Amino acid sequence: MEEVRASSAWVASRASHVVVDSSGIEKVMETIEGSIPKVEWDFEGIHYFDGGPLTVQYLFVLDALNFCFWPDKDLSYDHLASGLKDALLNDESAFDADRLQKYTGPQLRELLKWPRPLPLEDERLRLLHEVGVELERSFGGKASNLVESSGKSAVKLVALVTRHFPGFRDHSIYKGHQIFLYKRAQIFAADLWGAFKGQGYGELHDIGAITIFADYIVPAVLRQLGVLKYSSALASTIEANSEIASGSEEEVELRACSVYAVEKMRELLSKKLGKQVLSVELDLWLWSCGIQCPSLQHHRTLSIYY
Ligand SMILES: Nc1nc2c(c(CN[C@H]3C=C[C@H](O)[C@@H]3O)cn2[C@@H]2O[C@H](COP(=O)(O)O)[C@@H](O)[C@H]2O)c(=O)[nH]1
Repeated sequence: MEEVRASSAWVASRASHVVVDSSGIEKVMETIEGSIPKVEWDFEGIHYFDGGPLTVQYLFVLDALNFCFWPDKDLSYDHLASGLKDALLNDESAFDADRLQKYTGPQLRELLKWPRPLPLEDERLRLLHEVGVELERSFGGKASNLVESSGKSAVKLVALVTRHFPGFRDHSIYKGHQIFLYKRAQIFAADLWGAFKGQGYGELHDIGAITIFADYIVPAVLRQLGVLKYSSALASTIEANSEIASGSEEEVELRACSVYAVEKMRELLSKKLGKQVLSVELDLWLWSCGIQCPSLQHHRTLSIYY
């Protein structure tokens, strides 16, 4: 994703609230010998997988809704992944394109077995409807056809997803420039690759082109590792759990500097280890460290993108 890499680097070179600390990166490098800790996709055992097109439909619905869990302190990504899995096990037509277009709030809550309104519930419904309508209009109702149209290329898949589904167009304007982060579109490609172990629907010859997925966990982990440094004003805002506006300079810097820092780590590690390290692998390692550390404080932005 050249536009994600290039625009993130552009932000990192002008950022004032977040700094990528190269000595912090060096220190992390020193701790890694031989290879980065390998984390299996679905290490939590919460995802649906049947090896066929229904899994692709599941992953696309999952990543259409894969954002902003924190406003409900008891809700997490795990609830979404396992709730959608159970829904599919109960009724394998639950994610048919015509059904996706019609879900109401109470129906979505029932599907996820969640007792109260979900954060940004109206937006979640709108995005679910958008997925149903556009899958039906352009892909015969099936996310597997969308994947097949991308010719085993992660880059083409992300381009196709963002072209057809406006809800996946995760970009911002920073100091007058358009910045692309494409978190949910890229994570969909990575989820296919991980779930299908690089085979079948997961065969994506250019998976190395994908960057990390700029969410609210990875920046917090990078800060804890000493890779990111925050201005004292930003640090106080995060410590106070105060909201940071979507599209603000602070928010764009947090996300873009995370992408840039991990790209630097990937380049250095690939050299050090003498083999190509993937950002996808670095992401899963960093993210899994983050969710195992519940005390880690993350930034709070109301966003449909992550
Ligand atoms: N960078 C990055 N961000 C990720 C994921 C995943 C899940 N990926 C699955 C794929 C295979 C694995 O086995 C994983 O289960 C979710 N998130 C983001 O985290 C946040 C949720 O936090 P909390 O509120 O604490 O649950 C939210 O922004 C969500 O969008 C990832 O992999 N990388």
